[in-house]
Amino acid sequence: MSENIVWHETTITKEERQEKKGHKSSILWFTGLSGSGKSTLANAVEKELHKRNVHTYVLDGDNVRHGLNKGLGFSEEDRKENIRRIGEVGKLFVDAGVITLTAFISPFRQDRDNVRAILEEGEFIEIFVDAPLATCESRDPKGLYEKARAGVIPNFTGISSPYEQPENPELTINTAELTIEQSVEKIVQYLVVNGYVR
Ligand SMILES: Nc1ncnc2c1ncn2[C@@H]1O[C@H](COP(=O)(O)OS(=O)(=O)O)[C@@H](OP(=O)(O)O)[C@H]1O
Ligand SMILES: Nc1ncnc2c1ncn2[C@@H]1O[C@H](COP(=O)(O)OP(=O)(O)O)[C@@H](O)[C@H]1O
Repeated sequence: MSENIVWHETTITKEERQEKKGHKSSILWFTGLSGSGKSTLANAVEKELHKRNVHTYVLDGDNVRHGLNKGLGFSEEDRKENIRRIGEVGKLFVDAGVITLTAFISPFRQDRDNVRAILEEGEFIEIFVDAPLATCESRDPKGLYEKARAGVIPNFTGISSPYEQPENPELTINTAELTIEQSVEKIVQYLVVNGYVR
């Protein structure tokens, strides 16, 4: 089937879109345990970038699973498909010139590396939101760890399903040590120093 589908080049290029917006586009890929702070940081960084007139969009685990990825569960296979689709959607946003922030546990290294591989050099910024399991569990913002410990939720990341830490992330943010403000500052600085935004 797919051999009958031909790729069309767009008239307006990604570079022209970036030029017009005045900044580069990329994915800030937050990865980490549930409760590590992915959503909190993605939204706080977006707020800061928005203030600086950067075009941004947050793709969040819980929200995407209500729509685009409705029907996918938490088996290894479903998580893989979840991340593959987010990667493809993220790539479209990057083509549109947007700095995209994604907040998914994305526990498997290979799945994250697959997303990196479909993007161009420098477009995938992996941010390891590193907080010890004990910290995440004590935060338990949605009460899910309690349920997972009680055996009510199977395959729960960190408890009964693995989390593979990034080996060479562009950034590591330890949210047990840094405040939200310090974390945002570190991420925005990375974008400024590396020429993504002014
Ligand atoms: N079994 C299991 N394991 C982990 N997480 C679970 C599970 N069941 C439900 N939840 C809730 O779903 C959110 C994680 O979805 P993601 O799409 O980020 O997961 S994954 O990347 O496909 O692994 C996760 O959200 P965050 O807490 O924001 O990470 C949980 O609220
Ligand atoms: N330094 C920090 N960075 C991020 N979140 C923090 C920090 N300290 C405490 N928190 C709290 O931890 C919780 C993290 O939840 P959330 O952002 O939903 O995590 P995740 O998206 O990784 O599941 C929030 O209630 C947040 O207020």
